[in-house]
Amino acid sequence: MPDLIPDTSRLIIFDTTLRDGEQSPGASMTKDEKVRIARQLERLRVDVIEAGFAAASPGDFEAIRAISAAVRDSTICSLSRANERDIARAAEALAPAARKRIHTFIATSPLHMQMKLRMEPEQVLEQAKLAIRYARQHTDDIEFSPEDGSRSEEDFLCRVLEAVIAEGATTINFPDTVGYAVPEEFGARIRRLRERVPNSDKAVWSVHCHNDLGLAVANSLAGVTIGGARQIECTINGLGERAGNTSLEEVVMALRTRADYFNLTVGIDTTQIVPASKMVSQITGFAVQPNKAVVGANAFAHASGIHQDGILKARETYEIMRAEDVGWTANKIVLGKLSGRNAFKSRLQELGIELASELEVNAAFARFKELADRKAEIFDEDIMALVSAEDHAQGGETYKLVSLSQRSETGELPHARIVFSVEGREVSAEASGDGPVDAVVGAIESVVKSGAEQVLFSINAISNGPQSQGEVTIRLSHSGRIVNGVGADPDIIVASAKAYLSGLNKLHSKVERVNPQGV
Ligand SMILES: CC(=O)SCCNC(=O)CCNC(=O)[C@H](O)C(C)(C)COP(=O)(O)OP(=O)(O)OC[C@H]1O[C@@H](n2cnc3c(N)ncnc32)[C@H](O)[C@@H]1OP(=O)(O)O
Ligand SMILES: CC(C)C(=O)C(=O)O
Ligand SMILES: [Mg+2]
Repeated sequence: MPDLIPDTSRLIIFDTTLRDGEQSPGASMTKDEKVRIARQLERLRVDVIEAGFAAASPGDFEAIRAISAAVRDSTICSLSRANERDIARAAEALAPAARKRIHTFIATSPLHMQMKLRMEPEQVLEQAKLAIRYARQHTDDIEFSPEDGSRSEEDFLCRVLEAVIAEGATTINFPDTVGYAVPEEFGARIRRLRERVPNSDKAVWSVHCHNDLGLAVANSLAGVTIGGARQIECTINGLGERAGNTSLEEVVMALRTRADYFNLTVGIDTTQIVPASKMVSQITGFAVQPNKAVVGANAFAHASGIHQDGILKARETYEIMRAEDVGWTANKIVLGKLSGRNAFKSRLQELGIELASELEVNAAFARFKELADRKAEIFDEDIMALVSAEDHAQGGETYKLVSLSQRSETGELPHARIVFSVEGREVSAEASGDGPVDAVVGAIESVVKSGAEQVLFSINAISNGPQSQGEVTIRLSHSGRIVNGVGADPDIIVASAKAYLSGLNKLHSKVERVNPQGV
């Protein structure tokens, strides 16, 4: 869509949290969760949302369709292999979108062509051309990626890229699929390709970098400054396959903070960055490390005396960005057990949480009051956790916690007794275990016998201080499916029980998609 950027200093921000981000093992999301994130990406004003890979599963297809219907301001995109079936599926899923893009790709490196595709280069070239022809039957907005571009031979790349632009590709996305590139080399390669491909100015050039060597953001910026790319593909919190993708918050804030150097603009509303980061972290169960640039809890914290002194005298001494510009807010209204519905609704609005009906608001408000009885102050993260729990409840819970008692004493084996409902019927079970969580899981499994393997257990304080709720993420793996169960409670053993039951509910849920890697 070259006409989207008549101004060559305007960069297109293409978010792929819902596609490449979801390729992180354990980050699979339900349709409703994806729609919530897509709405937040729209508020963030990303130009393009890659909503998924329509041909991957019925769940992915439905999520792309729902996002296409729900989002109006961003272009919605689906990935597809370079074949007619995938492209037709992408087009069908994107049908309700106000603006749609089909992104098709095929690998061009000798290694991938020979070992993975088992195709000759000439066949790959033909397949790429055919794919653009198929896609043109559905839309004029077509993106093409030569997968493993950074390990592909340049002469061959030139031939493929010239051919796909001639067929009608409007964006050429250059991927560093395995995070192998280094900045100067990567930027220079894009520059040479743009110079050598005769019709290169008919397409917008884009970069898609992976973080295997921690260079994704640096490579993306070099692709822009040295290479002349005008689209950056990125994800919230840098989520993505293996070590992740270029992180949206880092690349956008680098461009903004060093506008004097880059001299480029983006359309992003940066005040929506922290809410987006928290939402993605909360939904996927992937905690943000405290020292993560821009969105980490310590990104604007100052612990040492000299720094504190400097900050008090002039903030700029130790801060290059303002916390409020990226969405860190100091709440003026403290929510607690005496707060009313209006204050609660207004905070939901500030957090970008849209509940579909008054009934859902009431259910969330009831949970809020229940929590406020046990916890003096309710933080934004608490509200996000309880809305998320509400979302899962709407999806229909097979297993639901009723009550839990647990005993641990030095030198004694911890013991748990749990009552939970299975499709509305209450059952009780007890077990001992190596620790209290092990005892709880043992008790649940003595009834459910799911056979699921627990591949990750993580616990985070939702907010600061001993008052904080604990948020537990338990990742379960069963028959090639990986799901994250999440539970929050001021009592971390109860949070663990909720997380385990939520994982089991997800394994039972038909909307949960098969993990793409099948790991
Ligand atoms: C770098 C990236 O991020 S690429 C995107 C990765 N994302 C995904 O893989 C999404 C999730 N994937 C899936 O759900 C499945 O892999 C599907 C539905 C896409 C395909 O499933 P299957 O048909 O069972 O194929 P499977 O995954 O086993 O193998 C992939 C096939 O696609 C072929 N293929 C791989 N890439 C491409 C491409 N870009 N264009 C055409 N064919 C391709 C492979 O050569 C292989 O073909 P073969 O079956 O003839 O050997
Ligand atoms: C599909 C492509 C763009 C991709 O994700 C990659 O090569 O990393
Ligand atoms: Mg990728």
